[in-house]
Amino acid sequence: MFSLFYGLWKYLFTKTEYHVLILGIDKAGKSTFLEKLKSIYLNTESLPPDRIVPTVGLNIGRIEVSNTKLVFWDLGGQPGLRSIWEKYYEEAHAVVFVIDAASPSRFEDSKSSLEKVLRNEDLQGAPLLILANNRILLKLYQLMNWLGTWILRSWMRGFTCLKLSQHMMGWELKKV
Ligand SMILES: Nc1nc2c(ncn2[C@@H]2O[C@H](COP(=O)(O)OP(=O)(O)OP(=O)(O)O)[C@@H](O)[C@H]2O)c(=O)[nH]1
Ligand SMILES: [Mg+2]
Repeated sequence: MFSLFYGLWKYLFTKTEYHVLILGIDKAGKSTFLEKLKSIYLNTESLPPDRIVPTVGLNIGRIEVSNTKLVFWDLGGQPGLRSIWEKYYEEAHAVVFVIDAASPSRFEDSKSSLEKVLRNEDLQGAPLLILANNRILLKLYQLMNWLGTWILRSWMRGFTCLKLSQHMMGWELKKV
């Protein structure tokens, strides 16, 4: 009887957990994407883009959607770190592959590294999302930030443009 109730309890209340790998070459925007996801689903402040540093180890993000737990693994994309990716394939249920849509010169590198990912046996059948991140907005943000700082500095004697940058960042990151 106990095991019957225990089984029913587990069926009703245990949440299924899925592991999602976030892959892509360096500076594609993987960690920025994870930060944004966390801020949307956990209602937390995301790190400002200039505080997001290249990933060397692993960033983990956990979110819950309906009855499902999603664990995101964000790995470093620098050439010397890409060999670590495959250690996570066996336990991964899905892959998000991030591409920096504003850097055509790096498309070839992205393509060959995606092809390598797709060739791996351990990922056969896993759903894949290719996410085109638009870092061109970062350049606009930096320009506006610089312009804002310059105008405020000259007109308001050193008043920082914190408010302006926060506003720009919010606007821009919504487009990630
Ligand atoms: N504003 C803005 N900045 C971005 C965006 N995507 C990436 N960046 C910036 O680009 C830099 C690189 O982005 P990351 O998210 O660290 O890239 P990554 O793919 O995690 O890079 P690695 O960890 O080296 O593999 C960061 O410092 C961010 O400031 C974006 O959509 N908007
Ligand atoms: Mg990163």
